[in-house]
Amino acid sequence: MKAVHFGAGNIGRGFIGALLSEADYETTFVDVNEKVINALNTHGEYIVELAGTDATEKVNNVSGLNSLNEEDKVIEAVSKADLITTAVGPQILSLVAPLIAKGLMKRGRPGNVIACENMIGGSTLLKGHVLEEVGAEEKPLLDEHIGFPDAAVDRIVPNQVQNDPLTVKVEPYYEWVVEKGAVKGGIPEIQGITFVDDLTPYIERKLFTVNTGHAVAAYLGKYKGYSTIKEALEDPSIKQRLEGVLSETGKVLIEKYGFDKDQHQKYIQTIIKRFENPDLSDEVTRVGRGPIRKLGAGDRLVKPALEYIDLFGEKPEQLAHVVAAALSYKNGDDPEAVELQKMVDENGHVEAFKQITQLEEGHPFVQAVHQQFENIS
Ligand SMILES: NC(=O)c1ccc[n+]([C@@H]2O[C@H](COP(=O)([O-])OP(=O)(O)OC[C@H]3O[C@@H](n4cnc5c(N)ncnc54)[C@H](O)[C@@H]3O)[C@@H](O)[C@H]2O)c1
Ligand SMILES: O=P(O)(O)OC[C@@H](O)[C@@H](O)[C@H](O)[C@H](O)CO
Repeated sequence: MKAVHFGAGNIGRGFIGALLSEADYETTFVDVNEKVINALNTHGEYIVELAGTDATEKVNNVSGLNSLNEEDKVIEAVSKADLITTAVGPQILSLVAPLIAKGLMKRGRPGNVIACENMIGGSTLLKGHVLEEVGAEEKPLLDEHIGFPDAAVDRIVPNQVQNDPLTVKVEPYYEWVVEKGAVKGGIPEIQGITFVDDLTPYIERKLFTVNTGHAVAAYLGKYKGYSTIKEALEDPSIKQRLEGVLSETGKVLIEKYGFDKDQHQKYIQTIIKRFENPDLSDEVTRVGRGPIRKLGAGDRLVKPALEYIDLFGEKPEQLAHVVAAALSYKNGDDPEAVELQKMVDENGHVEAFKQITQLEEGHPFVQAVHQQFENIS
């Protein structure tokens, strides 16, 4: 079996590549990082270290291609692949879509494309970009034969500090859930993927607990001068805020999906323990990266806040506090953080928030966020 995976970064090598290798796939990684691509082609294998244990996994049968200057080879690889996956970041999906579209149009059999990005509807978004690249006559063919099942992917893989460009240290925990009904052809036999009829509860539970919680630690942690998620959570006021926020998102999730209250509380506690893992060092700047994306109306902070207001008719003050911290996030190395602070400098925090979310001045959540700037703590 052959797979093409776009994005040989932390989660690509540390999770998707590892599971594909265990399932005996021969995987071609497509990236723009020459150092990683060369190392993949030189060694054909790499090591995944499970943090806090002595266990390592060897990932073999891997190679690399550059999406910028080896386009024909990428298209050829896509045309022959049994499975295509991505973990490049939501904003990069439109850039890889033309190559995926050209490859898919060359193949004469069903196949599946799974975007493993932290967002609701990642594969559906990618499908939209791919369809923009093909002619009107080809669209129905592609629609009929190529599946774009949405997915939820969970494993914390921090930025790597090893000298070796391929070895990757990950937490032992993982979850990969894929929408079954959208798969075309046979269900891929990959141990570690759970296929479900309705992905929505899984992706929302993951995004609004793991990623919302992570954002609390990252934005309040950075605001208070901490470097890592673990350090941030050693501050009792941040830990308390994290619990407050996850109680608000938990209330929404339980109401929407009928999750058992005690089970959900256990899920929250497991996640907090994962954030506090002493064997992983995860920078607040990695977790807080892309603040404009994270402040978007459909993402981890604002979507559950809006749903909280709709469901309970009250303002989620804890989420509003974290949004205020996110709007104050500064990092000169992160282009979105630089752009955010430019918006804030020009028009103020609340205007920047309205611009990003398209919420009106009088919206209760805009008012709730406004009230939080006085005392971010
Ligand atoms: N790291 C995690 O803990 C984690 C967990 C779950 C999901 N995710 C999601 O996975 C995605 C990737 O995250 P990451 O942490 O691995 O980031 P990363 O920066 O480590 O990896 C992204 C990779 O994409 C490559 N890339 C950029 N532009 C490209 C292009 N045009 N063509 C091909 N490759 C390109 C980069 O060079 C990099 O190697 C994100 O959507 C993230 O939300 C990450
Ligand atoms: O990848 P992002 O930028 O959407 O979010 C940062 C982290 O919260 C994220 O990468 C988590 O580590 C991951 O989602 C855990 O499964």
